[in-house]
Amino acid sequence: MTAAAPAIAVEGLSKSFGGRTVVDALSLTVPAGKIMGFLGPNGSGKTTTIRLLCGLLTPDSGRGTCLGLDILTQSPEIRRQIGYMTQKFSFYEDLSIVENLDFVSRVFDLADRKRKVAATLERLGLADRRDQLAGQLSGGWKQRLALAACILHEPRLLLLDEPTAGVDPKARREFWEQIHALAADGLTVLVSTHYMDEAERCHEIAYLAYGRLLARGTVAEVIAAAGLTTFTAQDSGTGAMRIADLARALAGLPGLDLVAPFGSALHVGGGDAALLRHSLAPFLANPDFVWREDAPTLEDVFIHLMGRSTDNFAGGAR
Ligand SMILES: Nc1ncnc2c1ncn2[C@@H]1O[C@H](COP(=O)(O)OP(=O)(O)OP(=O)(O)O)[C@@H](O)[C@H]1O
Repeated sequence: MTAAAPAIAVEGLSKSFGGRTVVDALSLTVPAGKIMGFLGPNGSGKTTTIRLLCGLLTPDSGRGTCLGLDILTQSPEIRRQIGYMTQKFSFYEDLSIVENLDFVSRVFDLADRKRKVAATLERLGLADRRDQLAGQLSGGWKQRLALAACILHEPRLLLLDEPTAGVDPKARREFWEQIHALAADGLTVLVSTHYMDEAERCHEIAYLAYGRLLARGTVAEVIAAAGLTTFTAQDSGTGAMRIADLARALAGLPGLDLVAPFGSALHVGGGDAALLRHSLAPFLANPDFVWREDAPTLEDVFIHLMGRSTDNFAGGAR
């Protein structure tokens, strides 16, 4: 693989379980050395796609390469060069950090074990805690130990499936610093997440719904491509109508593709600016609310995409 070759390049990947299409003609390219965020609602096929990429599942159709290796015929070689952090990872709770990593290195029969374990402890800032029992670590340090176990064999690609689910914001931020440091060393990272702030930390994002790739690009590109016009309404505190009343009144009006409360404000938006403004006109003139036209956020775009994909797929037994 040359430096310019993508780490992942697949096209037309499909996978069904029991007649239900879970990954649907998915094509994706992940440039080498980049962090690609993988987003989408629960059950949209992110984990299944990750498993297809590393050869743990065989696609019903489609083809492609992972690290320049054929996903259909070279999955054992692919697995040797990737680190896969699954949603549920486990350790020996009564072994220390270093003992757990030593155990993993023996299972994988790694050459030069001692050096690799020491280097990984150092690389992830675990050296000072090497003798702490895994069972006594906080959620954030457990995730970091899981990441250490994934990079011990010096993979070129990391597939991280919701690595920070349930971890507090500070630990999540520190985890992302590690991910960026690994990417700066040349690793490619495909990471699934439900957190918007994490999506914004990625070089690029891919948004999946019902197994289909609906958006891809930098955060700015994905927001621009959605073509959303958005407004924010705040309660002016002077009238009888409240934000909750406004949300009820707006839901379902033509052109209102997005009606979402954010704290004390309401975000509304739509893909057809003229239709949106037409429907909003009587409410924009209502002194009960203070309105502001805003740039759409990534979350606005995802809510919009999710709503649109539900419409597109509604009624189809998929
Ligand atoms: N081995 C399997 N057999 C049958 N159905 C499966 C199997 N694996 C996944 N599915 C189904 O495929 C769909 C997609 O699941 P997948 O785990 O890929 O989604 P996801 O986007 O990773 O979701 P989440 O964000 O909740 O992790 C789900 O409806 C799931 O129940």
